[in-house]
Amino acid sequence: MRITRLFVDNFRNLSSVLVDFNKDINIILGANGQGKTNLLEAIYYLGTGRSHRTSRVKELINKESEENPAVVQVKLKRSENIEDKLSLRLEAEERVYKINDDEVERLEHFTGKLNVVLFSPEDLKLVKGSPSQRRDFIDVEVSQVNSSYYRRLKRYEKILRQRNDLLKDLRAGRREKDELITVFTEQLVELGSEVVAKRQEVVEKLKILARLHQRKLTDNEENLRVNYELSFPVDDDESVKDAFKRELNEKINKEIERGYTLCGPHRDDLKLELNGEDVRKYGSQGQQRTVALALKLSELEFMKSESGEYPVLLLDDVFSELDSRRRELLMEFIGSRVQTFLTTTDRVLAEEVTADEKHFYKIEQGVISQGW
Ligand SMILES: Nc1ncnc2c1ncn2[C@@H]1O[C@H](COP(=O)(O)OP(=O)(O)OP(=O)(O)O)[C@@H](O)[C@H]1O
Repeated sequence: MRITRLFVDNFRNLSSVLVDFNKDINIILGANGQGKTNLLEAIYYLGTGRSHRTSRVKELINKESEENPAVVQVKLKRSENIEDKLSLRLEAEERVYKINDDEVERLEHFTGKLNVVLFSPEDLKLVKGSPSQRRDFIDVEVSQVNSSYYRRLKRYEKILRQRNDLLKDLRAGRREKDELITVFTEQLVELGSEVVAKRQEVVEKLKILARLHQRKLTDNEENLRVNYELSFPVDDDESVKDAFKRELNEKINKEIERGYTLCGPHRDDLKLELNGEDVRKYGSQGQQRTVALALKLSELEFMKSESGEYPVLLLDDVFSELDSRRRELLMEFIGSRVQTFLTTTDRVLAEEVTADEKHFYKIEQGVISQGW
């Protein structure tokens, strides 16, 4: 899929921005603080219904014009020349999504229309970062191509919050232990085992792709193994659901003591091994970055295999963080297959980008113009 036109208004420092984009590589050059990330964030928000930088919608609205909504609109071209217009109006208390001028009632009916993969310097820390960063990596990816997964995950998170509140009340003696904890535990097990099953299914596909990419990126030197790591043990003849339930029941007194739920998909992780060794502990910084890149490229491939089309790729200032060999391999992969938005502060690096079709844009104080 390709974005042919973008309109952004009142979104952070971007006002009345209207740009036509190239179908392949779009290079956006600008000094620090001019609005490069804001532009990618606007596209990312339209695709995923969330920002990668904040959970507070208010921050996204131009602070000099807070009484007006932020607006993001794209014209999108899919394979077989199908065109769609997607739009989002963002107010402090309300979000309105439209597809071809028709309002969409639920976000889950909207996500999946514009698939995006964002790669920022933060993602280069995917390997070394916290388990929640790796869980997010899986969740954002799956949610875009599977709206029922997003719904289930949100319900799981809600029950988890309610169960944690109850555990805190029990710890503080504000409540007596009764059947409510059993009700919450059962709901948590039901939803949690569904979340785990989907994540495991995705990781099974992802691990094959990631292994191939890692080999390509390292001239066949490195074998990457990706595994989904549960936060509770599962016996040989046991299902994930039964094991999760057993563990919660066994740990209930400890959970009341601590005041929160000790295991479940909210504590799971991705295990990453290079040539048999834990990359998180033993990998060099360069190896960790290559693994992050391999995972991101796998994400692109995975989304293509699920939706039939490559998503739009947003490269936020990562070019300067990769060495020339990795930059070359990344561009080789992108080719003319993936529409890419690449931001940079570095004119020399931008000029080095190898692509048949590339367009240049300049951004200054939120104003974007074509050419340099
Ligand atoms: N809600 C808002 N309203 C108005 N301006 C905002 C808002 N939020 C952020 N900004 C402005 O946006 C600018 C930062 O933009 P952005 O993060 O896109 O920079 P950038 O071009 O990616 O820079 P860098 O290269 O440093 O990452 C800052 O000048 C900031 O003041």
